[in-house]
Amino acid sequence: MNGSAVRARGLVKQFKRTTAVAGIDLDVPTGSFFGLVGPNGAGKTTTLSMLTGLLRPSAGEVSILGADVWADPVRTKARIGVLPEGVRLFDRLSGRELLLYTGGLRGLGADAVAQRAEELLWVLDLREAADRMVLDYSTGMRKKIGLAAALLHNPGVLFLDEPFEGVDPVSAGTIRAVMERYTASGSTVIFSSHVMELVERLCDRVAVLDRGRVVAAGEIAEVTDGRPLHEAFLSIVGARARAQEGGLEWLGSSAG
Ligand SMILES: Nc1ncnc2c1ncn2[C@@H]1O[C@H](COP(=O)(O)OP(=O)(O)OP(=O)(O)O)[C@@H](O)[C@H]1O
Repeated sequence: MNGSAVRARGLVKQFKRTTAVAGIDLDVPTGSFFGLVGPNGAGKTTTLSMLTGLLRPSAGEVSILGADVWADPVRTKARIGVLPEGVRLFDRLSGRELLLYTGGLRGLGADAVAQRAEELLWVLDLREAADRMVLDYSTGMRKKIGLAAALLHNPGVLFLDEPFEGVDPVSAGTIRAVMERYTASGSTVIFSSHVMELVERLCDRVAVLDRGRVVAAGEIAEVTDGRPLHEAFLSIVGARARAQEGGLEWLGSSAG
């Protein structure tokens, strides 16, 4: 399938005095692995929340697989999977119960849900923890069970906000492998991350956000222009090395 999996035009989000997103256009081709990067406060979470129908834009339009997110929320939400930042889950359920419950909410038949849940628990290395309450899960385990819940209905587009934050290298490898397998079948992934090395390794396209705007976007090679992504990122957003600009003379002066 050709065309845009996600298309945004003129997206703006104003929170009282803060302009979190200041007019963003995005085109995410179907089947791409798309990274959203930017410094803290650049507007990544706000953008992802507006793209996925969780937060109403102050202005602008978003369509996913051809359907307008805000005009047709039920249709679009059925076609996307979302792993939000800080994953709020029904954490008094066990991991397995959470997946079965999520599958029911998604309208899947009990047999299909049970089979998919077991496969996801296995692939994400959560089988041993499957009967423990999600409340007792570590950060990495919460990300993984959140990812399983987001994939259960086999969405066309998967949105992940900081999937690798607080995740150890083994779990990060597992999450990465599942994402790669998912895109290999022609589905689309959009994720935000501060881990440039992973964005560079996984993504074919990237958008760099700064202060609520897209300051660079395109194929990784275009944006990096032969440099490692972290170098390109620093030169695009400007290394704001305040720590080297004086001040903090007192820091470390108590030694000896
Ligand atoms: N609910 C809110 N009310 C007021 N301001 C908000 C709200 N949510 C976000 N902001 C502000 O909008 C701006 C963008 O925040 P956002 O969380 O989208 O950035 P981010 O790129 O995801 O940052 P980080 O990398 O630190 O997670 C910040 O200035 C933030 O303080």
